[in-house]
Amino acid sequence: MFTIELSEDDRRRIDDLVAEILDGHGRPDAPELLDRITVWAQDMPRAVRTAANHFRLHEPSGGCLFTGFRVDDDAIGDTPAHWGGARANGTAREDLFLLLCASLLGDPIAWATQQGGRLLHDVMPIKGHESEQINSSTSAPLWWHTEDAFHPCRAHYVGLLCLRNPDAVETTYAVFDDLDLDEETVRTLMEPRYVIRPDESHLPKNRGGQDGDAPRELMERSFSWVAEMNSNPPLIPVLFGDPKAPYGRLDPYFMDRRDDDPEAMAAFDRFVKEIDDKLTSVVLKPGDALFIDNYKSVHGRKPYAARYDGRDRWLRRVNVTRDLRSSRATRVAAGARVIH
Ligand SMILES: NC(=[NH2+])NCCC[C@H](N)C(=O)O
Ligand SMILES: O=C(O)CCC(=O)C(=O)O
Ligand SMILES: [Fe+2]
Repeated sequence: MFTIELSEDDRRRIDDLVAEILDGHGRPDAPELLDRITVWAQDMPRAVRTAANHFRLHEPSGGCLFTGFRVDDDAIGDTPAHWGGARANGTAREDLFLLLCASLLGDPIAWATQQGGRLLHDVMPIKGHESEQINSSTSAPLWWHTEDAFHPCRAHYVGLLCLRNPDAVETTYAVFDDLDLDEETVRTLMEPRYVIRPDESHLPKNRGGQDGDAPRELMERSFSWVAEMNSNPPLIPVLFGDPKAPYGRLDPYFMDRRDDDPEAMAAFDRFVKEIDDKLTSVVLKPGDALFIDNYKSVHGRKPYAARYDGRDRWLRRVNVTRDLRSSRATRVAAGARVIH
């Protein structure tokens, strides 16, 4: 893991910067603030910017961990019971830190069909979701995946800022660079012979009764597109880019077994087994911001027991793209962040 350790001085400067921005804007999701977040990020300490730039440009690792930020456990309040409730502003400092780090790597984006179209997501236990395959599950492992693997505009990075992790729950990951795959297997995996369906976090049953402020018609279009990807998914490659250091997209839990293409399935099974063998983990502690490279690695989570007492494990999540323009057809304006 590529690690950026904040020094005492970095920490102080970032705290001052965050306070200055919040003084001017009040909320981390204020539109004028988001319009300028890339500019504000230039006021992060130069050593932090230099390290993030190295990670982004040279891709030395499947993830970048910013460590050393201090979470104010009293100020953030209770871990929410659901992402859909009214939000207190208790995590404003933490949210802004996550957005500033994200903006060193690219542009934050959101999904109309996920967590009410919000830019920042909550990752915490939800009663009734215990054994699901969405991030609010607990008792079942969250099977490793590419984030939003089915989506052509999926993020280049997934940022996870830990607010609480009292039981030291492990986030799992594996990096494609570390896998032993023969050339023939890689060649097969680079061919459009695979089916990935939308994961359940985008389905209407997890809509949570909140659609943000998007017009109804647009929301219907967004959910119908997901439904179309579910009923009529295209054949796609799971590896792409340089065969010697390939990028990938896969979420085996939501992929089809194709009986009509045993060769493709055999290559896929070798790939999955390699990932299983190389899967490792990291325990995020409060203040850690982990940016998973969503092209170079997969991630998931080990099971744990929920408490439902306001002290549960809690992360904030953001999707980051290096190419905002590639999703222009599904965003309402050049500077809009929600993908429909
Ligand atoms: N294999 C899986 N469980 N894939 C789905 C991953 C979790 C999903 N992206 C969520 O936000 O909840
Ligand atoms: O809870 C974790 O550590 C990872 C959750 C996850 O995969 C996600 O929210 O995308
Ligand atoms: Fe994930």
